[in-house]
Amino acid sequence: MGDHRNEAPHEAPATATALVKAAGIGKVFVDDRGRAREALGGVDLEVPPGGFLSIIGPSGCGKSTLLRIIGGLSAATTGTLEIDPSVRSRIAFVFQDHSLFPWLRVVDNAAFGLRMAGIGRAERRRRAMGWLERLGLAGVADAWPDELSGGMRQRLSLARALVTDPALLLMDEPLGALDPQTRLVVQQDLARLYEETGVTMVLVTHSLEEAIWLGDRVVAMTARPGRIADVFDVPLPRPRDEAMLDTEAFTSLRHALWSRLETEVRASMGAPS
Ligand SMILES: Nc1ncnc2c1ncn2[C@@H]1O[C@H](COP(=O)(O)OP(=O)(O)OP(=O)(O)O)[C@@H](O)[C@H]1O
Repeated sequence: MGDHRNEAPHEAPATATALVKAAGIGKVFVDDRGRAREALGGVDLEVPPGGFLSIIGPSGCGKSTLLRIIGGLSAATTGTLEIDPSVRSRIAFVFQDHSLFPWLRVVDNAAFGLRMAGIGRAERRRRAMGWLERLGLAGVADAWPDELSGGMRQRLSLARALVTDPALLLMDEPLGALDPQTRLVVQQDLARLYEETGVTMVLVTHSLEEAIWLGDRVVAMTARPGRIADVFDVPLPRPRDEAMLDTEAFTSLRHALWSRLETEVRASMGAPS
């Protein structure tokens, strides 16, 4: 199967305050035998500057596809995508599988984006070390990625993305492969990084708790073909802390979100894959 790019959407600079404005974004994949699969069925979404947007939805509803389209890694089949010109060249990604380079030491993995930008070796190392220190990885700067735990590798992925000074950080299930305790710790790291840097972040996750606890706003998607089912504002103050998981505000939002999602999850389980 491959991208169906015949009707690439009109791409124009965003005129309003949103960093990204997606209107009616549709995506159809066509396989080798010409069979079409509609992944996205018309997504309308705005990413406000400085916000933390969580995206949640049933498996296979098109979350990753949407994130890839926003980040310019894939073209939409239909719809309009407006991206603020100041953001276009400053988008960074973090994926679940780390995508680290096993042949580069930790510090050189962290500095990779700077090397691509043509920044000199000493300056690369200085900036990369700054982020490694913030993420508690300075002590393993000269280790190889294979020598790190899963949590450390995912922190390194965050460092590698943030060292490039992105305006928009797109994350696709970045914590999905971590054990529950490590996941909690890296969630805290991520909340702190967001609160300290103010970088606009978009997170795709399967975890309701993670979506709420990290986000300012949670977007719930329908079963495939994905559309926006509902948008929930998160009424928790910042900085976020663990105790908020036990608050009435958190549990009632979790309940409302699951009430909306359950139908979609059931629909996706009943649909052919
Ligand atoms: N490159 C591709 N070629 C063909 N079909 C694809 C491709 N990428 C995704 N799809 C299909 O599009 C649909 C949406 O996939 P996508 O990975 O975006 O969903 P998702 O919500 O991120 O899934 P999950 O929650 O399981 O990670 C799925 O049916 C998937 O099989």
